[in-house]
Amino acid sequence: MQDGNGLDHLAGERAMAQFDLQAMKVYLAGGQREYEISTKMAQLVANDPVFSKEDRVRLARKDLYKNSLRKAGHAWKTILEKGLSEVEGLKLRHFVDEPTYTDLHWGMFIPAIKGQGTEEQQHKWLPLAYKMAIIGCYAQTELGHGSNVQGLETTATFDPTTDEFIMHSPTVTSTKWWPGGLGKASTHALVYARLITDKKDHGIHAFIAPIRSLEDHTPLPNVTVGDIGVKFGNGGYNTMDNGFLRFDHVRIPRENMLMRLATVTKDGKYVRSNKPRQLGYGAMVFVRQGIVIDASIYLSRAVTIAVRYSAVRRQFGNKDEPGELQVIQYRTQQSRLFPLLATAYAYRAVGFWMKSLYADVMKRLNDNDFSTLPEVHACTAGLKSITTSVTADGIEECRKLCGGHGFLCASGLPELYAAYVPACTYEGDNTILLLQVARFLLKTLSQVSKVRPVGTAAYLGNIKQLSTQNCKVSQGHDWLNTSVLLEAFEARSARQAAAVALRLAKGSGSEAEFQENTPELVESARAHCQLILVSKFIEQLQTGTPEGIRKQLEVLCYTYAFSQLIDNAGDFLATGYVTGNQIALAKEELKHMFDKIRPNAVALVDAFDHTDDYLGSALGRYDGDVYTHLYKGAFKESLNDTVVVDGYEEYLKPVLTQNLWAPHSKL
Ligand SMILES: CC(C)(COP(=O)(O)OP(=O)(O)OC[C@H]1O[C@@H](n2cnc3c(N)ncnc32)[C@H](O)[C@@H]1OP(=O)(O)O)[C@@H](O)C(=O)NCCC(=O)NCCSC(=O)CCCC(=O)O
Ligand SMILES: Cc1cc2nc3c(=O)[nH]c(=O)nc-3n(C[C@H](O)[C@H](O)[C@H](O)COP(=O)(O)OP(=O)(O)OC[C@H]3O[C@@H](n4cnc5c(N)ncnc54)[C@H](O)[C@@H]3O)c2cc1C
Repeated sequence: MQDGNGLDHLAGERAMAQFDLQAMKVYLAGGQREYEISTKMAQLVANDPVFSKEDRVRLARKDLYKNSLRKAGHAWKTILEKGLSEVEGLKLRHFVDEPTYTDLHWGMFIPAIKGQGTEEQQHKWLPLAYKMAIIGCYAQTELGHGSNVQGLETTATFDPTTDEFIMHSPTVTSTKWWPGGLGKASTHALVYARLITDKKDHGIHAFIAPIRSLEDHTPLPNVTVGDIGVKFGNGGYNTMDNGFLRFDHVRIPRENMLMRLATVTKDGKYVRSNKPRQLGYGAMVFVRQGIVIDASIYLSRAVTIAVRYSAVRRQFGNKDEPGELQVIQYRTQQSRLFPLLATAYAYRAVGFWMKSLYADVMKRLNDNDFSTLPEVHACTAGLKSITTSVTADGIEECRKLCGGHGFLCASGLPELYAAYVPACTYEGDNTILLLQVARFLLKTLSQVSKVRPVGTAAYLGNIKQLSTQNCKVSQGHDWLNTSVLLEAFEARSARQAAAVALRLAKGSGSEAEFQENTPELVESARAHCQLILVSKFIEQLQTGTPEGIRKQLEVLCYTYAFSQLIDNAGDFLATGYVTGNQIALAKEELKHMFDKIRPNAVALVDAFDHTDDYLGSALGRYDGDVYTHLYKGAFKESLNDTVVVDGYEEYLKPVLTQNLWAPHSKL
């Protein structure tokens, strides 16, 4: 899927590759069919001038937003005209590569209706949503509360005399604030509000509220709605109309409450289904599972730019070799860059597994089996947290790895970071989510003698053994064994969880004690999630990876696991499972892995198959022709539209021509 212009400055790098590049591309795409769809959609977008990303970072907000509306509209038209399937449409929107209202419409509004609406409600709303006759957003967060969903203040009060709910925003802090697509585009909002019948508060439920006229898009009576303002960075998330919304006693029909989990009858009776109320949080589980693959994609973009540029960039030299060295030759560059490359591969593998985990829990839920829901919630919440934090930091690290040129928007990295970094906050603040994992671990440990832990928590069933046996590595190559590595991550996680659980068990069980221990709880949750990532990466490799790529994937897997071990050496050492010497041996093994990655590095990022259009980076170009394009790019800068800058006459010339000594001059 490459689109270099012929001259390949990286040809020498590519010639060194020792694996089957095409097989790796197919593996990373998730299969042959997915690969073909991706290739087709990426080219479709790259070849259509309406989707051009040129100038995005220079546009003022109004123009930027209008342009993103134009692209979203054109994407929809293209999907219809070409008769693209749902999967193709999703890919096409992915390559357009701009946060926009359709993300929330397809990604949250529709899944929430599917998860929480009755069949009748799905029949009513989904056809309208599928043909985009209505545009929906997901309006949960308010000015006063985001994490604390139970603290939301918007009310939906049932009026049996008219068979309607009265939607109301009683305080400033009850204003819906942040929902994407709400600000300017949506016609409907999926509103989370406190349900009140006969003066009784039944807690948070979901309602579909029409907010804009389907005739002329004006806000409906007593609805106040708009955009919340400019966000971090140029371009980035500013293509999205994150919005505010207030209701002043707005009436909606009773049928607009999503009633799969609870019903309000015509005479105002509240009836709960026997399904767990946590199913109301289902849309968040759905989105969080998808975030792991997204993290891999974003990280792989940054890593592609940094690896290609590091192979082109030369600084200094040594007496043993002629000329200057490619910066990718430096060990420090490798030790910052290659673990991120391995991480992008790890998240891809784990992302594939997350899809199967989600499919499994959905099947169970349909059969009224809710037993794995807590584990799936902990897993999706925890992996969302870890992968987004690491990816955001990883993009920034890649920017620094590109030196000064990384700071230019032409590198593509500042905008990538600005677009990605809110992922650490949306869909659940990353610390809040780790605390959810910690609560799950505590609960699992407290029941371990009675209930056998399942899935990703199964290792806690072995807590006794994991707490007593220590690591047996005595030479470097002992680490080159996936069982040895897995046991190390299991023992570290089990011991960290057990230590904090024991401390809490000795106390009074008060919330204050829990709060006091939250830093350790977060650390133990992180340890558990790192174990899941390492173990699922290993597991994915062991199930049918093609011969031509297995060796490279193993190298990446060891690189990932060793770098996690070393980055968290303090935790591993504190548990007493490993010694300082064993960590030192792992460090040496990691360097051997870097040597194995080095000749393959450019091909390993080529395998992500990002087009130049999608990367949008002069530094990460496929052909490596960095300097020509940085230089050409400067001439697109609006300050260079004229050779003499606008403002010269008013502001520069007077300074230059006053010809007077400044009063404070000592000369
Ligand atoms: C903090 C929590 C997790 C829970 O708070 P709490 O007061 O303890 O909650 P509770 O009602 O008493 O429930 C606790 C119970 O519910 C479970 N639970 C919590 N979340 C889930 C879930 N997703 N699936 C399944 N189960 C879930 C917990 O494990 C607890 O279970 P337990 O009582 O221990 O059996 C929750 O309220 C939450 O998820 N907060 C984060 C809010 C959030 O993620 N908002 C997202 C808004 S949409 C968005 O950002 C979209 C951006 C997309 C874009 O722009 O691309
Ligand atoms: C770009 C973007 C898009 C968004 N899109 C949507 C959307 O489409 N729909 C929607 O409904 N919402 C949306 N949101 C809102 C988002 O989901 C919330 O901002 C998020 O859930 C975090 O909640 P908060 O803002 O209340 O953070 P807070 O909970 O106020 O967090 C502030 C700080 O307090 C800490 N903290 C809070 N509680 C605790 C605790 N109990 N223990 C320890 N520390 C704590 C947090 O870790 C954090 O450091 C979006 C947000 C962003 C940035």
